[in-house]
Amino acid sequence: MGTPIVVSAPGKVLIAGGYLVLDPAYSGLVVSTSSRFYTVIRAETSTTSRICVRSPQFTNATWDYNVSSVAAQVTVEPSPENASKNKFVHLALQKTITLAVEVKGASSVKDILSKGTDIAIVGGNDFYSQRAQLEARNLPRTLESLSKLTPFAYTGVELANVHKTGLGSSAALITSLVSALLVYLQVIPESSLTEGDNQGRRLAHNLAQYVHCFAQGKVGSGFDVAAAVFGSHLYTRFQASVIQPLMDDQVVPLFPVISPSNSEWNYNIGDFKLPPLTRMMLADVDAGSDTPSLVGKVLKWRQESRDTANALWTTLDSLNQELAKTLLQLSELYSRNEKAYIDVVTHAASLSASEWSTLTMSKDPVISAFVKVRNTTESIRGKMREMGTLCDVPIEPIEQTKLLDACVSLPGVIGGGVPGAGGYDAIWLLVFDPPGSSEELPSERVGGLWQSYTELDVSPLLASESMAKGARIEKLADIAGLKEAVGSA
Ligand SMILES: Nc1ncnc2c1ncn2[C@@H]1O[C@H](COP(=O)(O)OP(=O)(O)O)[C@@H](O)[C@H]1O
Ligand SMILES: C[C@@](O)(CCOP(=O)(O)OP(=O)(O)O)CC(=O)O
Repeated sequence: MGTPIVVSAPGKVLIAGGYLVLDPAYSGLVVSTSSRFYTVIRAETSTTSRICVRSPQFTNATWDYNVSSVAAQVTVEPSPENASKNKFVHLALQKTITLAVEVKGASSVKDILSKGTDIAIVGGNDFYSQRAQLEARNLPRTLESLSKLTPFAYTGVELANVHKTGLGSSAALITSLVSALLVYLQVIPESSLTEGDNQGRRLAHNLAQYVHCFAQGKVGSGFDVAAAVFGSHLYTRFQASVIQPLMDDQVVPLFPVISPSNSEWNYNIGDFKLPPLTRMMLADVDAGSDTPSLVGKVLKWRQESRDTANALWTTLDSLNQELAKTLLQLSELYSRNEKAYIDVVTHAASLSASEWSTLTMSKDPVISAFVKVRNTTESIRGKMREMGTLCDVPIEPIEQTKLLDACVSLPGVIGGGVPGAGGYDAIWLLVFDPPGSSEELPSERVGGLWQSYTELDVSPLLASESMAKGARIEKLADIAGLKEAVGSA
């Protein structure tokens, strides 16, 4: 058996721009997470072109597919013996193979698939709640305990019953699977996923967006797939009409629509990353909310109260843009004068935001920029709460307001908010992460607060920002626990 193709894709956190990002007139700030989905593809040595897809973290999660062809039409059919269905996986296989046949020709694709294919898919523990695993091992809900869990741990349940944490498992799964298949079927070279923005990566993006929309039965904003493909960025959505011709499953060629040269793909991936020596922290607050129903109510309010909504969205958008600009500016200030930047971070890390002005360097551009990040995140929270009240939707419900207020008043916490659509789902924070500090780190202070917090059931996630830009080729042996998790074919 040859070397497997391994492709990973990160999860996402929409730190600003929830709801607005659904409209191409506005943008969203999306951070990709160090927690990733991995797809491992290996050729088998059988005599049939069967494709076996396995998700070893779940029970009853092996899906066999038979590949058949009539002339240039290749069809992927789930085996009747499968214990469960997986629409997302099935569509990813069918659409990617169809596209590969269009681009490379049926004989090339049939040849690659002729001896059978084994595909294993796993997601980092952060994608699924680890509350039960921690309880079973009598471990407190801390980052330290999470780091002790087996990577890609077995969840003990069927996929349909797993408790998701909101990092965008289906988008990361589809992106890693579609991208790995495109490489395996030689539609794009491996370099597409080792280098930054390029045509191969864009092809993977367009196809993953289409498959994800098709599997979900609706065209969302797509920020989650864009983060899985490109990493952290400032996202402006594509117009839904680009994939409309393919949404009703009419048999039309995919490539003319999916191709990166189709100018109707008008999404924009703007530069964005979190500043050096800061750390994003995430916690799941376990109450959960139904994003589509929140979205429905907010959009209905926008229809009915056009003027109020447009005024609010214009203000929110300028705050979101300000936040993106200031965070980026901090990276620039770091590269211009590393020492001055490190000094600010080291000092401010032990002070609450109200004390930052007492720093001798308070007029410093770095401290001013952090003050602006703080004020802007607080204003965004205020406007999101206002929108929630106007639409009667719990975007930042009072319980989360209390939790966030307690977090952002801790020394070393820069700001935070509710990610994405909000609701009783999760919170994000940005904290200082000073180098070589002997004092308690801001992340440890936050961890302590979360552990002792009683009004909400707060459970931390291990993820921080992914520094690697989006989907990428991996080596099986380089990822701790991956070889063991995917087992042998
Ligand atoms: N680890 C996995 N292995 C295989 N399929 C998965 C896995 N995780 C998610 N999926 C697929 O994604 C679907 C979940 O989609 P959805 O509930 O929309 O998730 P999300 O809220 O993460 O977008 C599942 O029904 C399944 O088809
Ligand atoms: C409202 C939104 O703009 C953002 C929702 O972001 P979430 O991160 O809350 O999404 P889920 O993954 O569905 O939980 C809808 C969208 O952009 O599609």
